[in-house]
Amino acid sequence: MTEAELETLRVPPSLSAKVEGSFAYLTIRDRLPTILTKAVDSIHRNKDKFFEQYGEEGLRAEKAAIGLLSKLRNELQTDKPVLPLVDELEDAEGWNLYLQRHEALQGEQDPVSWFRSPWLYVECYMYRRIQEALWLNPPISGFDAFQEAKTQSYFESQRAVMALCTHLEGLRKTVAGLPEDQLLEHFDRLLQVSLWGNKCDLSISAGQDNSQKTSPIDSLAELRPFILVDDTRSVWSALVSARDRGGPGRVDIILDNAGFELTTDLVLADFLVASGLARSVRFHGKAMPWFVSDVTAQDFTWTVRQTVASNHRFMSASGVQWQRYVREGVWTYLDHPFWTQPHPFCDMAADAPDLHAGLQGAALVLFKGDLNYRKLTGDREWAPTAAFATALRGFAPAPLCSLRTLKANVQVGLQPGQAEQLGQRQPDWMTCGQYAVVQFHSPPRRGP
Ligand SMILES: O=P(O)(O)OC[C@@]1(O)O[C@H](CO)[C@@H](O)[C@@H]1O
Ligand SMILES: [Mn+2]
Repeated sequence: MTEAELETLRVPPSLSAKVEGSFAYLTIRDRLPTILTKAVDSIHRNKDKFFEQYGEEGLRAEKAAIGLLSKLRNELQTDKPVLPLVDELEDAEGWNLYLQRHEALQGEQDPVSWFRSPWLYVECYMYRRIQEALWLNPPISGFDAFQEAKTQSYFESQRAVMALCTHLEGLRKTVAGLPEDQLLEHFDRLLQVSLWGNKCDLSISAGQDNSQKTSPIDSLAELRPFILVDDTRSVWSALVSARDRGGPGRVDIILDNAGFELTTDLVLADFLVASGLARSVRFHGKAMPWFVSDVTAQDFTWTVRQTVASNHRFMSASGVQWQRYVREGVWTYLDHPFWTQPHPFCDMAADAPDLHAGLQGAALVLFKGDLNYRKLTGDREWAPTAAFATALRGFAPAPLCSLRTLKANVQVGLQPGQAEQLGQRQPDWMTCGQYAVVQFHSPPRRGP
């Protein structure tokens, strides 16, 4: 039996649109074409700007990029074979090798295509093809077709951002002298705020407004019953044991969405440093526009600057502190290409050894959001009671925690009967975005 055949015996199949009516099927059939159409609309809306900036060349580029995205949408809707990338971005070769890997796995008779190959792969591939369409058409190569949606989502969430920054500024004054039990309470609260910030995601809403309208602190009590796995105490212990062993450790936050969710992550990171639970924070964003609302370097910088420039005194004070953290190197922003590739995270040690080695230096790695959870678990049809450690398939560079609202039908680590009970209460519990997990895993101890 070949390794590939053995492999399929060991792990459940990948989620895919092969299953008509499945969430993957409905996403690829309905949501992805809508997202592509909105990307085309965004490019078209900027046609005059391109003309002002680049003259006729800008018009040509706009027309050509839209042509490529329309072709992509047709390929997707008619289940055409996945095509090799033709741009010269540095990761193109890796993507094309991944395509060959899947072609070998599926065999001649079953071409790699949108509705017959792993959902995780083809959905990531779509966003990489959007990047190709723009890259092939300088001078608009750097245009982010999702920028307007992300900034609108930020502006729609201003009341919640003000409430959060007001809470943080009040906390900043007292956090140094807090007893441990009160520190834990504040940690628990801000971890949940970051968790629920993940509801604000423009991919699940296919670009519809999904911003945070109410104060995030006030709604925590009513949301707590919707947390299906709550390993907050284990997350706390990982930080406190590092601090008490040899001083506060470094926390890596693998970011998800811009807008309100990013602000909740910045507030959490500020609290971790100000409270002495972390000595530094590394933020990992995306190297290209991704899943509509994911954070790019431009989004990160823009969000900090917007916070500084606010005429709300506590927002501005928070933004100034965040700029200071970045200037002093306490906070660092990174965007390794691996995060915008299709790999499940169990491939990281082999496919991105530099990134994997870097994460090993963290006291804690926080993975935000649903796509990261799908990559942590390989986006496979695991039984809901499968252990999180099993689904990780050896991925454990450091103590890690997923902070995720459920928006795809993959979930592990539940108690026996819990999934059945949820299904009776709410058949779409895995994809409606109302439930969440704080799911922790620590690498097995190395050596004696
Ligand atoms: O990672 P996020 O922002 O929490 O969610 C990403 C997402 O909205 O996009 C995909 C569906 O299109 C799913 O992975 C998930 O529903
Ligand atoms: Mn996202």
